[in-house]
Amino acid sequence: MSVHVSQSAHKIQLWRRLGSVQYRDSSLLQRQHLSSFSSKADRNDDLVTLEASPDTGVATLRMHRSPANSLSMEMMQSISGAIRKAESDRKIQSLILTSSLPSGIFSAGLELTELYQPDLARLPKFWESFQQLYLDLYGSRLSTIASIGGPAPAAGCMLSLSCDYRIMTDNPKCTIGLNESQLGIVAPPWLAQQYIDVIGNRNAELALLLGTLFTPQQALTVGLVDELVCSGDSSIDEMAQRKAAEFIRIPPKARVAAKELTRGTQIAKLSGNREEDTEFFCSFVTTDTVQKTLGSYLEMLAKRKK
Ligand SMILES: CCCC/C=C\CC(=O)SCCNC(=O)CCNC(=O)[C@H](O)C(C)(C)COP(=O)(O)OP(=O)(O)OC[C@H]1O[C@@H](n2cnc3c(N)ncnc32)[C@H](O)[C@@H]1OP(=O)(O)O
Repeated sequence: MSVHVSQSAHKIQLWRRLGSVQYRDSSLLQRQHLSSFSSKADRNDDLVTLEASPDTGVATLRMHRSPANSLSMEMMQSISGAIRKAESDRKIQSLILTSSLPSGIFSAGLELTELYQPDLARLPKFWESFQQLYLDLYGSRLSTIASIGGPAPAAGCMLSLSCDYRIMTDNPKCTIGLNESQLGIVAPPWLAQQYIDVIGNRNAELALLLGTLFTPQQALTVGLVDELVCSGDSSIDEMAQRKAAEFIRIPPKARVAAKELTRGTQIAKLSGNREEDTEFFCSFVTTDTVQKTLGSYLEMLAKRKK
């Protein structure tokens, strides 16, 4: 136990050091303003749809926060709420997580306007919603399948890593991975650990350093996704349904206990460390250095579009 605590403290120290160049220099926040990226706080609840089928035992959670399913605080709370709703129905044993955006984007990760020039009163709540989403999805009693029909960078990748099985469309334009370092930020220890658990230490080490976004074929090779769907094959939804049915054939208690074996320690670790994790995130993301890099990244995204 003491080993865990000291390892986690060390990780947080590294994380903190990255952001400690100029702690909370608000002058930058005033200096830089990207008018095209105004705050995107959501006002309604129509961000996800949950469709439960008691006959099959499968529920489908569709994300549709236009334009890119980026994760605002409300979006994360909506996804968490839908997971809990599906779990409360004892007839439901499996959940398919997918996007219903016309672009096919699975999720563009955290909503960047929540991180850039953030509302300081909202920031801790935003991060707690992210932690909660991880705990709800990664620790769900349901078998969970990510049906990834489009790009899934950063926290979009976290959504899929938190599922039990990942199916992705084999389109080289659709990439997946933890690209945080390219934005001048770093994944929190619990997210990095998911990556390590799924693709192995060396693959994760390189990919985290470089902020690699894997093509579907590369993702399959490193084990980041379990299966690819080629155009012309049966649809990704059908494959997800088939996989869900396979999980459902396993007695639920055994399935849940098996999941606990591989995920229990990490879930307990974050559950016991949420305040500290939030504190570090807030101090890290508001540093001058991080804000500057995020500003440049947003500019690059806007230019790329033009
Ligand atoms: C500090 C520790 C935190 C660590 C944990 C997680 C970090 C994160 O998750 S940070 C988010 C990282 N995300 C990205 O780097 C993705 C950025 N986006 C893209 O690369 C592309 O948009 C994407 C490949 C997802 C889709 O490409 P396209 O299909 O070409 O679409 P567009 O680029 O035109 O985007 C459409 C639309 O969406 C807006 N957008 C995209 N991503 C985000 C985002 N993460 N937050 C907010 N908004 C985003 C983009 O600006 C476009 O908007 P409009 O101009 O209004 O159409």
